[in-house]
Amino acid sequence: MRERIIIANWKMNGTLESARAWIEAYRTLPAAANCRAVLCAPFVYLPEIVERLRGTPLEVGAQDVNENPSGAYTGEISAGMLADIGVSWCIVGHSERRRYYGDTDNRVAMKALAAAKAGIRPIVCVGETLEERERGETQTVILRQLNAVLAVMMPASIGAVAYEPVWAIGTGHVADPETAQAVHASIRRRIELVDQARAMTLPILYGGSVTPDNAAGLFAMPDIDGALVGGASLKATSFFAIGQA
Ligand SMILES: O=C[C@H](O)COP(=O)(O)O
Repeated sequence: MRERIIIANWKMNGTLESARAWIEAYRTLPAAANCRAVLCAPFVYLPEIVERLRGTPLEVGAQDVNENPSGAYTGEISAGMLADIGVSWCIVGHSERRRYYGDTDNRVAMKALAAAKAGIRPIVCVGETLEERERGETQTVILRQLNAVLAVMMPASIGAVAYEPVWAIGTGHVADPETAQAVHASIRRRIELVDQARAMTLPILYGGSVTPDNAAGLFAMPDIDGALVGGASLKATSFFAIGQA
């Protein structure tokens, strides 16, 4: 049976105080059964969060990473630095990074590779815009984004793939389960061409307006193995409820 994972992505939200309160609230909840949980917080809060979550089942991730090992890249954070403080997951290629910060398919691939080399599991995000979907380009876009990563690393080194249709992110317009399932199945088929065994175990997560109310319908699909959750992860209780689903 494939691993189930839910990942909280706080994006650029919260304060030190709200981060501490979230962790305290989450720790009072029972451990989620059969579901791995990861918290991707802003860089500056990561060291404290790692310390506070030590010994708990909640794992810690970053929201981005630089593709270079070190050097004159002012303001950037390397995968080695993340590994140093005990971060074990890292989102790469989130559509907000692609859109606002110019992350190309190739740079996303190099970021995923840098993370994997440092022992961090990359969560590779792929997803089409509304215009691309309307032009019937969903498959082309997803495969182009995925192929860039597969050109530099083996699927065994990818921690998870997250399908996040850009039109569903933060809009309240969640993809219907069948629509998401079709894309997830095509992602798995692409992985199969490279590594059949890994295709069976690779978690493929859905992201985009996931809430406690719509999560169960998505998770009932055979190729949807969990969720990358933005807005609904800002409350510990609603993130937990998604895990229960
Ligand atoms: O990383 C999370 C996704 O961008 C989804 O965000 P959302 O749940 O607020 O739509």
